[in-house]
Amino acid sequence: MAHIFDLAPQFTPSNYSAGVKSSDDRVVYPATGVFQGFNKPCRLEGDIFDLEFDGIIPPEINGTFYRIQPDHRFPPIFEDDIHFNGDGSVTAIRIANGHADFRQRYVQTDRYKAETEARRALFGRYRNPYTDNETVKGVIRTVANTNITFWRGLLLASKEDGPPYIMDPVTLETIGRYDFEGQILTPTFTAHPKFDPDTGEMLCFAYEAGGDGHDGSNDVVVWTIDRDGRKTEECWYKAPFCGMIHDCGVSENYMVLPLTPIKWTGMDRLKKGENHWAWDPNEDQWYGVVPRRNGKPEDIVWFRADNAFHGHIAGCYENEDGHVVFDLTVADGNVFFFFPPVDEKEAPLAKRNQLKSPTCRWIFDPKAQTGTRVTPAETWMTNGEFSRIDDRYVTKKYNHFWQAKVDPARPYDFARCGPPAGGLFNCVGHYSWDDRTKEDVFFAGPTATFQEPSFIPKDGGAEGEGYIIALVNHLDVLRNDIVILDALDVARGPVAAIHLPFKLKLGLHGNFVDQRDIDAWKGRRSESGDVGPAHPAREPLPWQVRRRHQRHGEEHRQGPNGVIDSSNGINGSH
Ligand SMILES: C=Cc1ccc(O)c(OC)c1
Ligand SMILES: [Fe+2]
Repeated sequence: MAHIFDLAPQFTPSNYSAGVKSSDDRVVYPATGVFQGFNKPCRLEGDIFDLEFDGIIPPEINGTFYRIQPDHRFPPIFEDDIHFNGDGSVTAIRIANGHADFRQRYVQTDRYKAETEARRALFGRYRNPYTDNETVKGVIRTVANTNITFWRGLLLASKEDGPPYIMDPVTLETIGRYDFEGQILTPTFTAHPKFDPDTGEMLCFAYEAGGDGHDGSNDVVVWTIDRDGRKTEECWYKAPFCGMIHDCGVSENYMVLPLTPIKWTGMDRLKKGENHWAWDPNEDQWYGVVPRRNGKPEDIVWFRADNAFHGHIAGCYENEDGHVVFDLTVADGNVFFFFPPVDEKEAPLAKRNQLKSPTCRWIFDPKAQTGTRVTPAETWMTNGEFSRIDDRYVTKKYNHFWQAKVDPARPYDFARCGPPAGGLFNCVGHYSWDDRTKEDVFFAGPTATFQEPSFIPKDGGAEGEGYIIALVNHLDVLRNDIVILDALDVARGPVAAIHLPFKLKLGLHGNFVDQRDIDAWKGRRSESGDVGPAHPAREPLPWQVRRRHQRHGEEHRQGPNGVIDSSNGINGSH
């Protein structure tokens, strides 16, 4: 006899009709791959003291591993919603004295608060405000779900489509939206700020930065914030088109911005409720090189190369010739299959799981003519993504990097796992530029994949000495482990496997933070500390103010009984 819960779905219609949520009577997620199996929402907030583990957690590790995942709090308005549109949820694994504790909390964005109040989704498609409910027009729509970095005693939860939010590193309480004490007021902000280990500066940028964050601005802005939190550099540049600039590289004197040929589709398409982005298979990949200090708008040097898709940056530094070495994975097709070309016929979807993703080394002469065509100096078939290095070597010549690696030659238990959620990252690979023949790879087995590896440095150790920490997805039993590997000998397998009693979600990025830094900043940020508590943004963003003024103008023209929001949008539900 089937269980009553197995039968129940037959008696209730889907909550979606014609792809749009038509009822809030039940809480049911779409029956699509984005929300099923290993991708099922987790939605958990909570704490576990003293997690179960096997092996030995190295007793010298004393810090917190933070990572973030998209995790839709409510069934989405649109049945075909994408993973990247899920609410940011932060996991903290506190490690000390050979033990580990778990904590997880949502980032309480403006969007989170509005939707909590309504007990349902109010925001529609990824980066398309025309698909939102009328009640939240003008509300900041970011879900802050892509990276979680530690900056001056605060966690910055960030996503490139909006401003960052700050969280308490111990409690994971959201303090609020952060505008760097009034210094950064753009509608967007990168999820990949970089930290100069010598100067303590944060190097950061925003793209689609000139308007309200969805209107196709070609403006790119690059900032430096010094170790005391003061904005010391800001320069605005123009991109050749409005496209995605997800990650960046920083050397001692330059920043490199990879512009991927994923393009803004135009206001008409947005107003029709279509995607913000479309892959353009006929567009080049571009690299903008800008000076870190005293930049002028005309200083940007653009390099271009044949169409391809940028992954994440490993390292970036200047060589003896003063040229910028820039290493990242570059895939040979559209990794974001959910942003297909405007004209579908231009690129068949077929390649999705056959993309190659080598590590490419580019060498840019920052004095070259803008528009110079380039090819990689090296192409290394590592076939991975989520490159990470020993972050003490950011801006410097480095040797080691790590990636989640796809090895299709290894066995995969399709019968038990189905299609691998998030990609077949079945290995973690450790690579050294000094010896490219060596393979230091750990295979997770036929039923498991890795999330992004993060590096834990050994105190006073040489480059690469320390540990790699990463989530393992057990696709067969829908559960996660957190493994710790010897960074310079990953092939040996985990020295410890920390067991979570449930499944999280596929996350994006994570970072390990030394507890001494967390503790020191806790003192500095206390009421009596030399820095004091952080202030969330006090004022609405300029685009929100402009929007209000425009609306008031309309009201005047229309008279007191005029329609306040001349709806040109698709109102998702109701
Ligand atoms: C991995 C890249 C990436 C790029 C843009 C995003 O909004 C994102 O959200 C999780 C992820
Ligand atoms: Fe990223």
